[in-house]
Amino acid sequence: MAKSRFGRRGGDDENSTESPFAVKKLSWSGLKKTLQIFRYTLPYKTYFIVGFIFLILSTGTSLAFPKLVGSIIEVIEGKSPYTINQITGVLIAILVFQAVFSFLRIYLFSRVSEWAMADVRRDVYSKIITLPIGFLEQRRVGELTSRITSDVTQLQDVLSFTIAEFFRQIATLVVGITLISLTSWKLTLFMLATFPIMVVAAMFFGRYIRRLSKKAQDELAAANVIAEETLQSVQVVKAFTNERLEVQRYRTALDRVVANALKAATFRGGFVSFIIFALFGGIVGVIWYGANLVQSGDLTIADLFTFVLYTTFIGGAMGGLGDMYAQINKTIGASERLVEILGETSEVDLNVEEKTIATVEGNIAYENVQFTYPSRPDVEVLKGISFDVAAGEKIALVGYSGAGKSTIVQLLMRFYNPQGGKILVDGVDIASYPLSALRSMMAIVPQEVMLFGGTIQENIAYGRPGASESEVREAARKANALQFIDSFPEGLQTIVGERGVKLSGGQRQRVAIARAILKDPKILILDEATSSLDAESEQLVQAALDELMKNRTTIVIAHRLATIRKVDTIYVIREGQIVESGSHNQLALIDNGLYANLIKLQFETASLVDNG
Ligand SMILES: Nc1ncnc2c1ncn2[C@@H]1O[C@H](COP(=O)(O)OP(=O)(O)OP(=O)(O)O)[C@@H](O)[C@H]1O
Repeated sequence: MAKSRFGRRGGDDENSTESPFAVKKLSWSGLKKTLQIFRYTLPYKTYFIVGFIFLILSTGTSLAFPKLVGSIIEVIEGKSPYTINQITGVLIAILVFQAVFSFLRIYLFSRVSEWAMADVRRDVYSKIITLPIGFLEQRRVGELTSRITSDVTQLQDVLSFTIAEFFRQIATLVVGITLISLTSWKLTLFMLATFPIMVVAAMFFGRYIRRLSKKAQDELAAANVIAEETLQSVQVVKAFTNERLEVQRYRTALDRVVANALKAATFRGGFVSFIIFALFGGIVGVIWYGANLVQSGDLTIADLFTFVLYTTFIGGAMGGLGDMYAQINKTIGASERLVEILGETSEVDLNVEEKTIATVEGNIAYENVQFTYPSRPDVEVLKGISFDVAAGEKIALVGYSGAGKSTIVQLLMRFYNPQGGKILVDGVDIASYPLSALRSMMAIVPQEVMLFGGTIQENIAYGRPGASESEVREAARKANALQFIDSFPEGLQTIVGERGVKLSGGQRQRVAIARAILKDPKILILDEATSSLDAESEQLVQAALDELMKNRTTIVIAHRLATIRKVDTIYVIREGQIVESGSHNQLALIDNGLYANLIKLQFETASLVDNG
């Protein structure tokens, strides 16, 4: 899996390094995918068509420019029926029209691209967020967000800018060459024989330089990662007094950036001199040959003027088309990645009204459940787990770290599907419930509580969006959270997270408990925090949990054995199997039992801490 991911990420570069045959093949299927994405513009086609008409008009007006400048020279030469003022008047009128047309074209194209790309972003985001966890786990978060950000931006550039430029350049080429060949076919042939060679050479040179600058950018990105990571974990860096080491690491990365950037700069300098030499050289050639034609009476001065102006237009258009090739390749890459994501199968359909199950009792049964994580196919994590929990009963899963406790509950929420056996809720295989209905029966209080940047109220209401303030308050009260919330000047409206108040571990847990209370689920999953709280918070959290567990089927993933004495049954998990089960008193008495050992271990640790 990882291999295909890297293959895809390398997609940008492979066009330039693989054989020409591969480029063609890739582009064809890619082109189809690009068209698929461009269907998003269809709802806005009227704006697009009107914008396109303005594009034609503005291109037409700019192409009339050299012709009119030529006409002014004709007046000077005394070969024109018009006056200088008349022609200048027309020139100014054309400039005004050109300005208005360009404005409308840019505005209309932007409207289409903004709307269409917002639609693409919305669909890609909806798709990503509804994909199964198994899929998301195999990709980096950064990779997924760059689909929504940079890939869509690439398409947006094409829609609002590249299409217009492409048309303008093609029109300039066709109209420009037609007009100059009408003026002087000899000079046109001379120009076409020399000029394009220069332009094409410049184009290739340009591409090579772009590749070099991309390398410099990648190196810079790598250096940024060092800065970002170390600043995020600045406490670790300081605690280990590794500031010097990190500065050194950053400096080495920066050295690489500079080396690459300078290499690119050397070529860029060479490129600019080359461009000046080649393009202007081409124009000098045209002027030289044209001047000879004027001298021999084959061409008028006005026509030579018009000719040279059109030649610069044509040169610009040719150069621009080279750039366009790179743009189109990038767009194809971006579209392919987007179409690929859009083609994945969501686990929930946001367009279908959610069905909730009217009456849930909360009986749970695991029948010989076997499971292997898709990302680690060689390790069987659960090897035939079977147990029953009657509605309202409380059970605890205990065992060493990595035994498979969290995996057992993740399967209940159907974050993954088991490879063997089944899990039943109220006697029905969970695979046959609509996914959102199944998950809406449950609430989880996780080990590491993640709060969203927003108010405390919003964070609690996440359990039941739309809950009123008094309901949120009541849930906070039951979760023993109201006291600390009210101690903040802004109460429930206090902002938490990066730009607000940082809550302590125990406070965050109580917010999560309030969230679960608000959701009012039949089935509750408590993934106990591994880090222990101080005695007072511990008591507050435990009391809140006791309140929450009332009348709900509860599965506790227990790390601290002291808290689970009250549960009905304890299941001891070792290497994906249940090795012991029973009440605390029964299990504690088993000679050399795993549970008895765990208790001994915790007891020893606790007394060590006490004595220390
Ligand atoms: N998303 C995943 N992908 C691949 N392997 C995983 C994944 N999550 C867990 N594992 C592996 O599955 C095994 C069981 O993990 P699990 O998290 O269920 O253990 P646990 O008993 O809950 O541990 P802890 O008490 O430390 O939370 C471990 O070996 C772990 O490395």
